[in-house]
Amino acid sequence: MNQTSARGRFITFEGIDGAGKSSQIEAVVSVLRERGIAVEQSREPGGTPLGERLRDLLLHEPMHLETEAMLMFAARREHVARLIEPALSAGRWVVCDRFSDATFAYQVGGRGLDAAKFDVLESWVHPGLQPDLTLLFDLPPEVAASRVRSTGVNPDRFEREQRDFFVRVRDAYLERAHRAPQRIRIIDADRSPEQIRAQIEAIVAERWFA
Ligand SMILES: Nc1ncnc2c1ncn2[C@@H]1O[C@H](COP(=O)(O)OP(=O)(O)O)[C@@H](O)[C@H]1O
Ligand SMILES: Cc1cn([C@H]2C[C@H](O)[C@@H](COP(=O)(O)OP(=O)(O)O)O2)c(=O)[nH]c1=O
Repeated sequence: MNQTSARGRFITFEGIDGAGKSSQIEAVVSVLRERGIAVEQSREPGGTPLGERLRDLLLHEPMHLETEAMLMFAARREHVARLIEPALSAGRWVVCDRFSDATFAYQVGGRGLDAAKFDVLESWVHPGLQPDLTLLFDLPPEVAASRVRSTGVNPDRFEREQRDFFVRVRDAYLERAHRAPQRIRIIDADRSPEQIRAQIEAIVAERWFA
């Protein structure tokens, strides 16, 4: 890409654990690539070598809740500097499994930490950067939990949380979506993968390829 390329678009996927984001991300990335768009697929926490090491700690190591919150933003700082900003500036699109909305949902909604502290961290770590589009996979926590159980994979620190925790996370996501309806689109994730995929493809097409 040369320096006159248009800036890339930043798309994020959000939702409680087991909402079904992972397979749909692959589908969106394929659709964009079929249109000839250069796409970086990434995830948080993670997305860089250091970020992936922090992810391992975050998912498995017991820690103070504020340590957890700050490590999420430390991994994000690295991710923004090394992957997200360089890609967007070069005209590549970034499709990412979670970003700062997850911190507001999990650390503020779920853990009960003070939102004001995260407004400060957000404006420190990624001033002026927000996703162009966020797809929020919404579904009842019990449906998501049964999906997580059915994978048979050992649950991590977050997946071991109880229903009440995920009720709070879900409510925090929905409240954030209602405050930013243009950016955050709510997807009813308690449907078949085919129905969800069709809706997401329609949203992306309507926004950028109409
Ligand atoms: N729409 C769906 N209906 C039923 N099961 C689903 C659906 N989407 C995903 N799953 C299954 O639920 C589990 C969790 O899905 P996954 O995509 O890993 O969720 P997430 O990445 O949001 O945690 C997987 O076993 C997946 O096959
Ligand atoms: C990015 C982020 C993730 N998380 C949590 C949510 C997830 O439980 C976990 C890992 O994310 P993820 O890999 O998306 O989990 P899953 O595929 O099971 O949905 O990290 C936070 O608590 N805060 C954050 O800021």
